Amino acid sequence: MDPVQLFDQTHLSIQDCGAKGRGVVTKSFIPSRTLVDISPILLFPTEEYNTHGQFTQLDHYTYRWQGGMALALGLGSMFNHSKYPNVGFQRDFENKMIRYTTLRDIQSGEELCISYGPNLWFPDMEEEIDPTLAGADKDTSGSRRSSLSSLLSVTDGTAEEFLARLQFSDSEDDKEDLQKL
Ligand SMILES: C[S@@+](CC[C@H](N)C(=O)[O-])C[C@H]1O[C@@H](n2cnc3c(N)ncnc32)[C@H](O)[C@@H]1O
Repeated sequence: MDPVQLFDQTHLSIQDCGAKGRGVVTKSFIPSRTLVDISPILLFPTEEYNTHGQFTQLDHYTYRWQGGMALALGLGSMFNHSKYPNVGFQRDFENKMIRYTTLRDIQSGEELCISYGPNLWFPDMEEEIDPTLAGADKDTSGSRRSSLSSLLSVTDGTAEEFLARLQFSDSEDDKEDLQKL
């Protein structure tokens, strides 16, 4: 494995995000396409996950992975879910890590959220906490909306590919694997 350089994250903090529990919040502006975290993962082989892991707290934190389920060691376990994620993730199976990159500009004080995909295992509290998001998927002008279709209208071809890859993570081929974190 190649050595991986870590970086300064002093602008990020873990905070109480109300009904969502703890979450990751930035103290300063972060431009779109910034790498914000590289989380190494701990792999639980499928059998161990099936017999033990899925019955524990770990089940709230694991990502699907080749050969089992992975626990992200680092901020990767602290990102809450949003239907309008401002952070995308890519799994690096070879190096056993997940990279998290901003999908749009993020303002100081905003929470950094990823999308867990369509099948949540908890009631989504996002719109209760921030009612301005209610109906945002119908509002194409909303500045907080970061769904791919709105981003595509303002980005060039290269950026489109980049954002498409990061929207839910990984590649189109992997969509089956994205039902849960
Ligand atoms: C990977 S953890 C995220 C960190 C977690 N908030 C904590 O305090 O440990 C996933 C859990 O966070 C909570 N969560 C994440 N996004 C949420 C959302 N949009 N609405 C409600 N709960 C959420 C759920 O309990 C979920 O099982």
